[in-house]
Amino acid sequence: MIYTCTIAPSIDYTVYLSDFNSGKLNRTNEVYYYPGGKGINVSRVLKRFGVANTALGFAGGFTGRYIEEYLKNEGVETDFIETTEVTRINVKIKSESETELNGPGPELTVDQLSALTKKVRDMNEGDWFVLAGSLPNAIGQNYFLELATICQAKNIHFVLDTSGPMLKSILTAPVFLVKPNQQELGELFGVDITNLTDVYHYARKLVESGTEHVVVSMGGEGAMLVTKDIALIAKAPQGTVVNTVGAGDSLVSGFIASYAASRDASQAFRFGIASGSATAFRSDLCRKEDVETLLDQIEVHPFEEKDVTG
Ligand SMILES: Nc1ncnc2c1ncn2[C@@H]1O[C@H](COP(=O)(O)OP(=O)(O)OP(=O)(O)O)[C@@H](O)[C@H]1O
Ligand SMILES: O=P(O)(O)OC[C@@]1(O)O[C@H](CO)[C@@H](O)[C@@H]1O
Repeated sequence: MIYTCTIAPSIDYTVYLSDFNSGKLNRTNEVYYYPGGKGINVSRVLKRFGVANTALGFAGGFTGRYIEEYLKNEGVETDFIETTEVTRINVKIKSESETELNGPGPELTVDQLSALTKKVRDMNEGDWFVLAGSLPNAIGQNYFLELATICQAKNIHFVLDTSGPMLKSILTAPVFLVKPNQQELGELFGVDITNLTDVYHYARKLVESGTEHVVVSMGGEGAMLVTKDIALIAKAPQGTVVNTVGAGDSLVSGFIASYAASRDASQAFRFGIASGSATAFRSDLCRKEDVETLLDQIEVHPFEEKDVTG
């Protein structure tokens, strides 16, 4: 079974307007209320690929209920731990550029955190645990390290898609897949990454410290996959970008869905990129048919440093 976990879900209140003026009254006529948060996006896309999964995390209040109901209607199983706090609403403004206002995550009690630990302990060998989205610093890195350690002991595929100091600390544990974007990879090492040689160099460092698969996403430029045996690069397909929110999460879903079926990292990488781009080219998250249409356009090549250093 695949479990996703979103510590801080959201309703993504997504609005489109042709001209956004900060500091002025802006009226919108195209609005959407998507259930959001990175793990939840991974769950929704997996379901669209026909892959059963359960969304874990913390949710509460009217927004929490909305998210749960929406997911159930889409056929995504949920097993959220209830919070007394109302789950956040994140505002996504789509105009000439994309502006996002993300609220803070919930404050969680020791009992609530223990309830999540128990769910991870109850997972079976070979299961997947996808921890995605922001991880409040207040929880403390030891908690997430403990979850990672349980996954290691039980041979659960641990997938991590987060950013900030917490990413750094959890990466001291063995991780099956980590998907930083180029900027997050730079932040992890306190450097500014501006070229492919550096992307490769720092992804390689993560592999050397124990991560099995490192996928560095680079928005419209595509992505790079580095493992101990291979380094691959692929450009993103061409298309009209509508909404990139959830593109990275869709890449993660595509990689997992394909890898779980084929055990082939190269194939999974290609399917992941097609999934990320298919989401970027539509308002909500991608559908399987969108991804299949883009697959032919994606060429995966071995990455060699000499390709960019001359
Ligand atoms: N402008 C774009 N054109 C085509 N494909 C895109 C574009 N932006 C993103 N993608 C696709 O989605 C993948 C992930 O994108 P990105 O690097 O923006 O992830 P991210 O920063 O984690 O996104 P998010 O946090 O919004 O989910 C890319 O590797 C690419 O395949
Ligand atoms: O505040 P976080 O947890 O870092 O990110 C949350 C979020 O921006 O990420 C998803 C897209 O990846 C959205 O659905 C959601 O609003």
